[in-house]
Amino acid sequence: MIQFDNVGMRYGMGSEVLKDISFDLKPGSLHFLTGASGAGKTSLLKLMYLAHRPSRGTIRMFNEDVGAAARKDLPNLRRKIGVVFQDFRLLDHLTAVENVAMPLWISGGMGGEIEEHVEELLTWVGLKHRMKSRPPTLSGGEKQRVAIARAVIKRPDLLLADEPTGNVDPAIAKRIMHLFVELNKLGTTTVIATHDMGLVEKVGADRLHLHDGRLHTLRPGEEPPEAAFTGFGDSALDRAEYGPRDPEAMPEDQPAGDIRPGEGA
Ligand SMILES: Nc1ncnc2c1ncn2[C@@H]1O[C@H](COP(=O)(O)OP(=O)(O)OP(=O)(O)O)[C@@H](O)[C@H]1O
Repeated sequence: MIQFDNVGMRYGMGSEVLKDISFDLKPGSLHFLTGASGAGKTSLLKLMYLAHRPSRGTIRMFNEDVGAAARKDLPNLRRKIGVVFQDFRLLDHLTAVENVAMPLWISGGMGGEIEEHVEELLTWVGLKHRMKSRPPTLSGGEKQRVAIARAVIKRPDLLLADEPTGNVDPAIAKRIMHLFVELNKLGTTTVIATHDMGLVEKVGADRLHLHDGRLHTLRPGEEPPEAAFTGFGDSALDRAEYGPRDPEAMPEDQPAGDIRPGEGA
């Protein structure tokens, strides 16, 4: 479904923010995308949404070399993708219902059936009372839920979500995750960028983990390479801070009283 082969990405003339990225996501898989702030999660999602071109390497999606796709072909490819960006990208002059119905209207749907379907989804994400509200009057968490409903309404082939539970309370976060997992079970390939490690552990899916612009694929429970703690190394700094690890190694002329805790306090 998505194959990256030695992909690099840069903004303008800057240095690469993503380097040598290679992976192959199977159709119908669910992956979390993790990494520290600034590690490149949003940038990777932008490549997958075809909103940014790679500076090198090959990207194949939906059996096409999309990295080289003509600009005129991009809207058609993007229609297969549901996306939740951190800035939501809602249309301010439309109500919540109209924003969510938009992908269905674009693909030719109309009538009361759409409205019923949209209302059911907005009720599920806890927005029954905000159906007719426009984005400027909604809170951040409410806008996020409208964006999520819009992303999933058409059961896309691919769902990309950037911090989809970042602005909502735990009960709503659980509902949103339930929605994503159910959609994934119906066949939608799903990539969710998140800092919420509780969520990652609970769902137990594989991770695409970014560190310094490079990608590591992790199985559930596997720690990323940068998590290995090396702080108790035998460096001069450690010895100064904690004292020697082996008491026998203590220099004979060092008075023991200097390092014994509690005495004389
Ligand atoms: N439009 C841009 N122009 C130039 N540099 C950018 C742009 N957007 C992001 N960057 C840089 O690219 C790097 C990766 O940013 P990105 O937003 O992809 O990280 P992230 O992992 O999504 O971070 P966060 O968890 O904070 O959302 C960062 O160093 C960032 O400063």
